[in-house]
Amino acid sequence: MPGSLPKMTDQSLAATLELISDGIWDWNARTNFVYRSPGWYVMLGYDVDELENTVFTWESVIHPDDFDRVMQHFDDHINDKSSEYKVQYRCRTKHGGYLWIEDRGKIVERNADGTVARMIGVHHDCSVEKQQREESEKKNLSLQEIVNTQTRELIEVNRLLAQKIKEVELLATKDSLTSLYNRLHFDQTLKLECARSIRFNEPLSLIAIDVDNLKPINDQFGHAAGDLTLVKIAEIIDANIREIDIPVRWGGDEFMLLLPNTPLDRALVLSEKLQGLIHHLDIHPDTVTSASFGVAQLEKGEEPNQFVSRADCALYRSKKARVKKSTDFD
Ligand SMILES: Nc1nc2c(ncn2[C@@H]2O[C@H](COP(=O)(O)OP(=O)(O)OP(=O)(O)O)[C@@H](O)[C@H]2O)c(=O)[nH]1
Repeated sequence: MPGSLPKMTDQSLAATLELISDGIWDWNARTNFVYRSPGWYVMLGYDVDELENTVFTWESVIHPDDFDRVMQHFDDHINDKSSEYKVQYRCRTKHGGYLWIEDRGKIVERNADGTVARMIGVHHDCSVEKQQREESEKKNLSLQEIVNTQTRELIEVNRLLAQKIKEVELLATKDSLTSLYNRLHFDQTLKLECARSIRFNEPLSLIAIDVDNLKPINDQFGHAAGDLTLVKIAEIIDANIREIDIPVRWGGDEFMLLLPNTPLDRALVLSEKLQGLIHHLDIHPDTVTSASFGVAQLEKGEEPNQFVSRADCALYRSKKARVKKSTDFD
């Protein structure tokens, strides 16, 4: 049998130790003799019992970079700071390489003064487990990197998408010629503003505006001249309203102006003002630019479409009577 077993071990224990592939060590601190099982030597590639049975043998096989850490764990245990000595480190093999082992030990006997009398432990070859753990960590890390990269890309795509949506939404709500809101936006906003007016008991007024004689302008000066008339009128409307007002190109040569928190009399004042400004536009030679206006205030219990049709009817009436007056209201 290799080495000399401490006297308390019997024959069967010695045989068992020979069979175990892990390396068992048994340190007698009184004599400084260290028994090492055959497995201990085989694990590191040494011939059984090849090395001295001293603590120095152990110290000499520990990787220099792991040495302090191992000793810290060992000291903690023998000084009663930890209940168990357990540490992984690299041990030098006979052929010069290093093997990762897990070393676990326990004090089994103390002297009367509390110092260690005997400690036994096990060296377990953990190189395969460690490698597998490291590979899986590496895999997780690279997976994490992939996830991070894709997340970054996704955030950028979302940002561009949100920007595009904003642009499309803007295009969808604006009239391309005049840059006023379009009919789609008007239909959506009208419902909201009607509900708001009822909820907060605020007056809501609507001005319907129709350009007079656009057809003759088109015919005489060309379509671009007609466009210019529409643009100039839109500019006048836009320049003379509040932030909360909603100017709309309703279609063709007709505009709508939705005025939240505005009673009929104030809407009429505004329509007269716009009318005067449009009248003073000097766009085409020998041509007076003008528009007809119809004004209405939302009534109690009125549906949005009824509200619009009242403003439109007022506009129709003023159009018909425009020689006499060009604003009507309902
Ligand atoms: N240049 C131009 N003309 C337009 C546009 N949209 C509609 N029109 C023209 O506006 C005219 C509207 O015709 P009408 O409803 O008879 O209007 P009008 O000639 O202004 O006559 P009244 O409204 O009765 O004064 C048509 O000739 C349309 O072609 C546009 O975007 N640009």
